[in-house]
Amino acid sequence: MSDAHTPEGMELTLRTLAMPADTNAAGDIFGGWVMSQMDLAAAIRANERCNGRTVTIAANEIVFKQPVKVGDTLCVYTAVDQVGRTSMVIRIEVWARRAYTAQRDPVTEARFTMVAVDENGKPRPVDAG
Ligand SMILES: CCCCCCCCCCCCCCCC(=O)SCCNC(=O)CCNC(=O)[C@H](O)C(C)(C)COP(=O)(O)OP(=O)(O)OC[C@H]1O[C@@H](n2cnc3c(N)ncnc32)[C@H](O)[C@@H]1OP(=O)(O)O
Repeated sequence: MSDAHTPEGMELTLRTLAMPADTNAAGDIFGGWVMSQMDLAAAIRANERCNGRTVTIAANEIVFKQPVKVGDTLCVYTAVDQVGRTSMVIRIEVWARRAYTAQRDPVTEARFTMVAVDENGKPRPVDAG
């Protein structure tokens, strides 16, 4: 996936719509919902990098810069920033395309560390196959 707005060096990994069921008591979208979309995107990107299953070991440097509103399209961009023996650091930028407009705002960013695991859930080398 890609689009004309893709941040330099990143890939559009996930797009989805923010729905009323995802709101908090104030009417904005839950940060936890945004984080779960980031986790899915990180897993997709990391799974593709190692051709296998990965799990999230850490979610670091998460910054919620602006609220997400009902009707916004959430665009989750990823880059594989570092590859270790069994782990990968996935840099994530989330942008909101505001409902019914062409306005796009950066809403959240983070770095997730994903670990490649074998069928027993134990770490395995990223480049094992
Ligand atoms: C039919 C079915 C179809 C299925 C189709 C599936 C489709 C796909 C869908 C995806 C769906 C979404 C999925 C989301 C992903 C989850 O949400 S996964 C759920 C949440 N995560 C977990 O439950 C993980 C729980 N933790 C663990 O199981 C273990 O800690 C782990 C991750 C296996 C690591 O085990 P360990 O023995 O502690 O590993 P260790 O050797 O010490 O360290 C491993 C690596 O982690 C690094 N590390 C250790 N601690 C840290 C730390 N605090 N910070 C950063 N790095 C660290 C180490 O440096 C090392 O890296 P390398 O130097 O090898 O590169």
